[in-house]
Parts: sequence; C-alpha cells; structure tokens
Amino acid sequence: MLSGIQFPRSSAAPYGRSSSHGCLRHSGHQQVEVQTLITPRWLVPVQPMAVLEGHGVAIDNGRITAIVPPDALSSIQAAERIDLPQHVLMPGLVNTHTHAAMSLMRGMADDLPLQTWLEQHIWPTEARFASEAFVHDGTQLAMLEMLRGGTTCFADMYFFPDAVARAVDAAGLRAVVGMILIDFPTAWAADADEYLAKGLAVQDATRDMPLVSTMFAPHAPYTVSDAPLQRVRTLSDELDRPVQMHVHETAFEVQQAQDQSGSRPLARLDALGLLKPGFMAVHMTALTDDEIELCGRRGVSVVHCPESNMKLASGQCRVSDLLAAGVNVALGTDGAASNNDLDMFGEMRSAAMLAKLTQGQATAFSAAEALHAATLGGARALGLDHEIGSIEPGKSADLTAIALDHPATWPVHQPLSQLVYAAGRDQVTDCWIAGQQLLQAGRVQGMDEQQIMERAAQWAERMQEPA
Ligand SMILES: CSC[C@H]1O[C@@H](n2cnc3c(O)ncnc32)[C@H](O)[C@@H]1O
Ligand SMILES: [Zn+2]
Repeated sequence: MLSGIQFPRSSAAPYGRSSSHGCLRHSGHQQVEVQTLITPRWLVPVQPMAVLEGHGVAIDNGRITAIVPPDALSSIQAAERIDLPQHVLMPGLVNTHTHAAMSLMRGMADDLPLQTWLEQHIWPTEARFASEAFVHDGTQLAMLEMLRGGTTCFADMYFFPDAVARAVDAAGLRAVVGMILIDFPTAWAADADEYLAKGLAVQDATRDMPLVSTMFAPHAPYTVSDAPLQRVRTLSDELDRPVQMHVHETAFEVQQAQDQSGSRPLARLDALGLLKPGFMAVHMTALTDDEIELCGRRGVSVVHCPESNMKLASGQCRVSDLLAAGVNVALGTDGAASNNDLDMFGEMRSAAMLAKLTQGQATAFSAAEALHAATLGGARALGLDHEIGSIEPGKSADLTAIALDHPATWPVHQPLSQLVYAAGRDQVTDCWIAGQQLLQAGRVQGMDEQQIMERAAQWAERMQEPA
C-alpha cells in the first residue's frame, strides 16, 4: 500500500450535503433524486487521498452533491446514470502553466537551450505570426489535446488573452488567462500602460464567462522591470488576482541577475513585495535552502514543469524540499513548443521519476504527491481550491475518468500507482466540467475537431513559407 494514503470512512450513508441544503431530494421509500450519478469502479477524491471502491458521485446543477458508498447506491434515483465499470474517476487535471497557442509551434525548434530557443526561434516566430486569429486557433488545438488527456482547467500565459478567453468560453473548459506584461512591444501591446490596460479589459470581459478568470502574468524577472512589477503587486492586491511568472528558470538567469544587479531574482521579487500567497513561481530551479524556506514563509506556490525543464536542460526544481518546507506545488506542461506535449499524465510521471533521480531517493515525490500537485495543488495555486481540485460535496463537477482495463494498466493492484506510473492519456474516456460532459466515451463534445485540425494545418503551411 502506498504511504500517505488515507482510506475511506465506512459510513453507509451518502456523505454530502443533506436535503436541508436542497441538494439531495428525498422522494418516497427513502429514495434520493439526483440529476446524474456516476459509478466508477474506483474513486480517487484526492481530498482525502484515498481509493474508494464501488462508490458513486451524485451531481446536481453542475455540482457534486454526494459521495455515495456502495450500500447506499440503491437509495439514489438518478435521471442520468453513468456506469464506468473498469475506470478510475478522479478530479479533472489542472495544468497550471501553459502557453496554449504555442501548440501551433510544436517541433519548430527542438534540442536547444532556453535563451537560444526563445531569442533566435520563438520570439521571431511570434513577431511574425502572433495575432488574435493565431492565438484563438492555437488555443482551440491545445484545448482538444488537453481535454482528450483529462485536463479540465489550465492557466495560460500568452499574447491576445482576449482570444484565449473567447475560445475557452465557447468550448466550455475552465481556464485562468494571463494579463501578460513584458518590457518590449509586441502585437498585443506597446508598453506597460497598454499591457495593463488591455489585461484589465480582458478581466472585465471575463465577468460574463463563468469558467474563465484572470491572473497577472508578468513574463520573467529578466524581461519585466521594477516599475511595472510594482504596479502588478498593487493591482493584484486591489483586485485579489493571483500572479504567475517564470522565475529562476535556469542557473544562467540567476547568475546574470546577480552579476547585473547584485541580487538574485527571487530576492528582488521579495523586495518588490510580490512573494505572497497567490504568487505562482514557475520553474524554480537553482534554489538555495534559504530560498526554499522563504517560499514556505511567504506562502507562494511553485509550478513545477519537469518536462520543459528537462528538454531545455533548464535545471532541477527541488520539489521534495519545497513540499517539506510547506510550499504548495502544482504541475504545468509549459507550452507544446518546449515540452513537446500538453500531457498531464506524462507530467505527473516525469515529476515523480525526476525527483527520485535528482534526490537519489526512491521515496521522493510519491504517486500520491504527483497526483495532488496535478489536481488540488494546481487549484490551490490558482485560488480555485474552493471550487475544483478534489471530488468533494459542494465543489464543481470537474471530473476525469480513465479506463484501466488496458494491457498497460491491467491487472490493478493499486489504482493510484497505475494512474501515475503506467496509464497513458489515451486511456482517458470521459471528462466533465461544471457537470457538462465535454468528453464522452472518447468523443469530444462541443468542439469541431476536424475544423480545428484543418485550421492548424493551414497555419503550419503559412509558417513554413520563407519570411
Ligand atoms: C508574454 S507571453 C509569454 C511568452 O513566454 C514565452 N515562453 C514560452 N515558454 C517559455 C519559457 O519556458 N520560458 C520563458 N518564456 C517562455 C512565449 O514564447 C511568449 O513569448
Ligand atoms: Zn512558460
């Protein structure tokens, strides 16, 4: 049995909101009426980190109303009943750091270190092509990949966040879109004033989008100067919005900052008052013991992107030490141009494997810790843990089902182990977001897959033309 996993209570009654809250309605003969009842073979609520066999999840109006133990299932009358006989049902995966539209750039520049990759390949390509249409179409493509891989929520940092928000709202996924900020002019904005004004306009526009919210997204310490960062700090406090930034991505970044300014990037951000709960530091390699302790004290979250860190040879993030210091750890894929996929199953597995290798300890970053980071850790980092990240009564029904009756994951001794160390994203069969089933027995609902793929192919043709 895996350590740290608590096992279910043995209560015979559904534990959830009672009828007095209006969520479970009792009819005659002690029957409870619900809109939807999902009955997987295994349920992994994440909070608690347990494996419950034979339980059901009751859903009404997009919310989880009860976790129903096996001997109480006969008391549930569901308008819709979905049996998942050899599946795990778990919270939808939260990809806490993406550049979704970069899916259109996948494979354009591989096997390069970060600075060369960004400065000589990615930024010139973005200067040529990043536009509202490019970002809209690229985000749609990324959402297809993410949904098919069990991701129901993502946090995106990219140009034209208005187009990202529009695409997300139309598709019905959940996302936190970045109000980006960078010291150089781009097709999105000319200077800090315009980046912030346009970001805040996106925030206004998302008020009518129930599953879309915003975060401030200054790019990195080496591309955003102090004055705009001070404004981000003030605005994030006033508007109660999280902040996400690439921080300490490479040892080179840290050394360069030290050489140029005498202080390390994290120390500079702390002096600017940015290190606080709601701050998400993405990558976080080359950390000292003192910096890890500082992160714990300040209540910041770290978004670990192990595959991007490995592929760009950026460095190691000391996730086990961060967890030990009380730091909330989330997982992100980064963009498909540096990973090169948006596969959170792959990311969980890589995170667990890499931590064991770098720590020299097989116990480092367990399957349970990887799954937590990919769900509730991400939700917490984004300030959405009251709503998503675990299967608990009262939370939104953002759920992912994975079929384990596959040669790669059969037979099943420990479902959690199968999820992190053996399952592939192709085993994801169903996803719900706020109770809406967007992936149904492997079929995407509400997005025109063929059209999205055709548009992506058209972009590739244009991008391959000489500049
Ligand atoms: C301001 S929009 C986001 C900006 O970030 C670039 N980007 C993508 N991946 C990374 C990375 O790993 N480190 C730093 N910057 C990255 C992206 O291409 C956009 O220009
Ligand atoms: Zn990134």
